[in-house]
Amino acid sequence: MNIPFYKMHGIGNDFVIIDNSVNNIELNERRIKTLCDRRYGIGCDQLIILSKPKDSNADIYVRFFNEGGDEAGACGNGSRCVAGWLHHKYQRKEFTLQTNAGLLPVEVIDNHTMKVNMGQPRMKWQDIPLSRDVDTLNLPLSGDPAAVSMGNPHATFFVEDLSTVDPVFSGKMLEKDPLFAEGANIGFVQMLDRQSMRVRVWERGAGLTLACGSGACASVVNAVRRGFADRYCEVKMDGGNLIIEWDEETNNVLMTGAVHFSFTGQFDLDNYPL
Ligand SMILES: N[C@H](CCC[C@H](N)C(=O)O)C(=O)O
Repeated sequence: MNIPFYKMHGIGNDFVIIDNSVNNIELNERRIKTLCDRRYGIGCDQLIILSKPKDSNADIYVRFFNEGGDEAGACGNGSRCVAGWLHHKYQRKEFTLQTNAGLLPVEVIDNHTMKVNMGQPRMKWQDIPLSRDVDTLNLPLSGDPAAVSMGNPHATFFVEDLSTVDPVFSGKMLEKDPLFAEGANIGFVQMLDRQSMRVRVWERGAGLTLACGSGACASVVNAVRRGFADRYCEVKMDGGNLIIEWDEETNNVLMTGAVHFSFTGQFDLDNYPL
């Protein structure tokens, strides 16, 4: 059975989008991993599954699956891409996404620029102690680490010079640190000034990506908590830049950035066994 899909990216963080409200395909870890595989499948950082919302206040229900097969609670760049998909389909400028991290309002700024309200940061991990002495991490830290959830767990490490950090070696080690009950996305941040930073993220279940939207949000929230940044920040990632605003009045974190359609296609479901 041929299934249509959309290939999109948000500043290089790429996604395969399937409208399951039409196809209703069954998914398991094996099929997700194969669809996301860049050799045996279509290839992407995360698979996005759209379906009819359960919440009457939402336009669509969106689920995110890492290329490793596990489900992610939130996906900022993916949410922005879904906004672009909805705009392309319905020509409206405002939508509400139902996600496992809650209802996310999205706004179309222009054909390639989307703004998503990622909601309020969850800071249950007040100044996380980490299960090991940070000195053993061999990182050129410029400030205490911090952790926050944007609907998915993020730990942020502030460093003097990002070019001296190996995000693959350090990220792989930290992602599954026993301190993080469900693993964590690991962000490495070099402050450029109070309103701009360089960020690279080793993503839980996906590895080093060109950009991570929720990671950009987490980096700004943690930088503000550490007194390094203002609430409005430009986040420079390998794949492009995002504007993050942590609104003082609503406590919501807003993310604005580019999205692009790469291509559409179809795949034969029989080639992707469960
Ligand atoms: N790329 C996504 C993050 C996916 C998070 C996922 N790696 C997890 O939390 O398991 C973003 O733009 O926010």
